[in-house]
Amino acid sequence: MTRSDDSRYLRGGPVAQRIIASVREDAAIAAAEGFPPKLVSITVGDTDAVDVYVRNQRAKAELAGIGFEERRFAADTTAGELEAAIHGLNADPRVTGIIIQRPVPAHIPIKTLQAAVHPLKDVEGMHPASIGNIVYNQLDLAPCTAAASVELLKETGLDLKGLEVVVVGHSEIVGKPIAFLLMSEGATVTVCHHMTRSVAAHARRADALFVAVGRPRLIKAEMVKPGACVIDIGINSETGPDGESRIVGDVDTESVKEVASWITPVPGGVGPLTVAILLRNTMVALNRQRALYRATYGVADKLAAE
Ligand SMILES: NC(=O)C1=CN([C@@H]2O[C@H](COP(=O)(O)OP(=O)(O)OC[C@H]3O[C@@H](n4cnc5c(N)ncnc54)[C@H](OP(=O)(O)O)[C@@H]3O)[C@@H](O)[C@H]2O)C=CC1
Ligand SMILES: Nc1nc(=O)c2c([nH]1)NC[C@@H]1CN(c3ccc(C(=O)N[C@@H](CCC(=O)O)C(=O)O)cc3)C=[N+]21
Repeated sequence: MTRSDDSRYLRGGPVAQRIIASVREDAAIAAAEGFPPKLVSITVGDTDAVDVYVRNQRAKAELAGIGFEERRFAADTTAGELEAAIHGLNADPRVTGIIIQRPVPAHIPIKTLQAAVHPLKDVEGMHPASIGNIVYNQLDLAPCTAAASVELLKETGLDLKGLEVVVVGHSEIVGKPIAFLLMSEGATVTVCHHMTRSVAAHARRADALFVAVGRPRLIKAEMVKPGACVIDIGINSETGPDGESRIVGDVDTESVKEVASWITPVPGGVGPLTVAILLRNTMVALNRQRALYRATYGVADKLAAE
């Protein structure tokens, strides 16, 4: 092995810091101009992975100078009550962005909630109109985890054009948008899921392997092509040998890092960058809202100036 362990790790932290520093500057300017950005998170019920995410959203939003409010709802809240809350946030000019944490309890139709968020406040890009933009190669506001995963692949310097990429997991929020983003960049993309006959046979062909399933150690060294880049998106809570709860991904990092040229650690890989991109998306949303405001009222401003 010519490369040290450390250079194999593709860390999200440094990229996240760069993004947050730039968001912080933009947020300060917008606030001074009378448009302070504010993000509202909606959680229904309790999930470990959501708790980690929301905790980090709050911390990083504060660092970036973006207001953050968490609205927590009990697991037995009705879909109607949640839709009403979302409509209230859509109508509130102080709210820039709304994120609905997944999963929600089974009795709530998640797609209805995602479609209730006004597209201009859809900081996660999960409204049907927003997710459709990705198919049209309009990529400036993509689902945060998918965007973070692709951005980490770009950090390797590999040329995405013609790259053989395999995505394991095809959820609406992670696997599918990753596949579309990569197609837009010219990669050749194979998507695997629970009906795929041999995930291993596909995975072994990949120059870049993305894994978003939610199963600790699903991907082992023998499923990875030597020299590949492995992006581990899984966030799973388990109890370690010391009895403490810890976060692990979907990849058996210890064995895979001996085979792969790059691997994202968990924690410290995709997660921190996901949070940073959510904040960047909040600024994209704010700028779109301001553009609409100018288009609507700008003429009056011009008349007043004449
Ligand atoms: N780091 C981050 O920012 C984020 C991390 N996550 C984490 O990523 C993981 C996946 O999340 P998410 O996409 O929301 O999860 P979902 O449960 O929605 O999707 C899991 C996907 O994995 C597929 N799958 C299940 N079993 C297998 C298998 N044995 N082989 C191949 N594919 C399989 C499923 O296929 P099928 O539908 O056909 O059953 C499905 O497409 C979780 O650990 C989650 O916590 C999620 C979001 C953000
Ligand atoms: N609508 C929606 N969008 C999501 O993107 C979404 C979601 N729902 N539900 C939950 C999952 C999970 N998720 C995480 C994102 C970042 C970290 C994160 O910041 N992790 C850090 C910190 C770990 C720690 O603090 O221990 C890390 O991996 O290093 C974790 C988990 C987003 N998800």
